[in-house]
Amino acid sequence: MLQQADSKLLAPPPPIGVRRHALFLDLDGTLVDFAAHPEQVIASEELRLLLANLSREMNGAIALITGRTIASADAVLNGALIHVAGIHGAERRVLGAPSVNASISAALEHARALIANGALQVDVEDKGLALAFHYRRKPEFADATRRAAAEIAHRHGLSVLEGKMVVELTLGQQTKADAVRDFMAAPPFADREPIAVGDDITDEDAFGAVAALGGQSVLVGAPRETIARFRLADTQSVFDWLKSGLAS
Ligand SMILES: O=P(O)(O)OC[C@H]1O[C@H](O[C@H]2O[C@H](CO)[C@@H](O)[C@H](O)[C@H]2O)[C@H](O)[C@@H](O)[C@@H]1O
Repeated sequence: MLQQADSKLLAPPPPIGVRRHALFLDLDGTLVDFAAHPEQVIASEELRLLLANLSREMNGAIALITGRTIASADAVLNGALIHVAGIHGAERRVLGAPSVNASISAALEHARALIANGALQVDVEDKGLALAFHYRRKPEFADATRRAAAEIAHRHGLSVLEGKMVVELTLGQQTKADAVRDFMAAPPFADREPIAVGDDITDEDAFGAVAALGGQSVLVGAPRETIARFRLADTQSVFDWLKSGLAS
């Protein structure tokens, strides 16, 4: 069992070794700042170039592991990274995972009925293999959203995942840890030391997986309970750390 560290005391991570490390990066809250709606987020050209250049220097050993779909992540980064796992580990570009699921479709219909009668007031993101109920534009509906999500999940045999101003319904089968392990089993990741970087609770799964493989983790954002060994304050600090890796 991993010890939880006090993230107030966590130091910034050591420099990236382009020939030694493999990087597993989260997207929202780690590489890009939050916006009112997921589709409003677009990475800067500077960030896209940095990721593409760093990936080249690292022989491709950078993967994005995001809660978004791969298509949504590609739109944000304009395809700057080839290796992407989507929907918190449920979607892989290489595995050609199915993009729809009957339980999720039924849950979507259920959610639409609740929205139509005013019982649910959220922006719904349909990811095919998961649903996200975003209440960032109406934070006063946080508790009502949690209750509705629990009801829908129970009815359709789904799992509930809490994120930042979002409650997600998932199949509960794969996590970011599975994505890390799968990437690390093959080139160009295998034989490198993994570093996972993320801000959200679902990133703790990736942190646990890299720890088990002898790697390190970096919490992004305000101090909170975490198993990460290192911390960076915000997306700008992540950008600066990645950029210094490129210069190494
Ligand atoms: O694992 P991540 O890459 O961090 O993805 C987590 C979720 O990110 C997105 O939602 C979050 O960002 C939105 C855009 O800034 C914001 O409006 C929302 O409140 C955040 O929760 C994405 O839409 C979700 O699908 C991801 O699961």
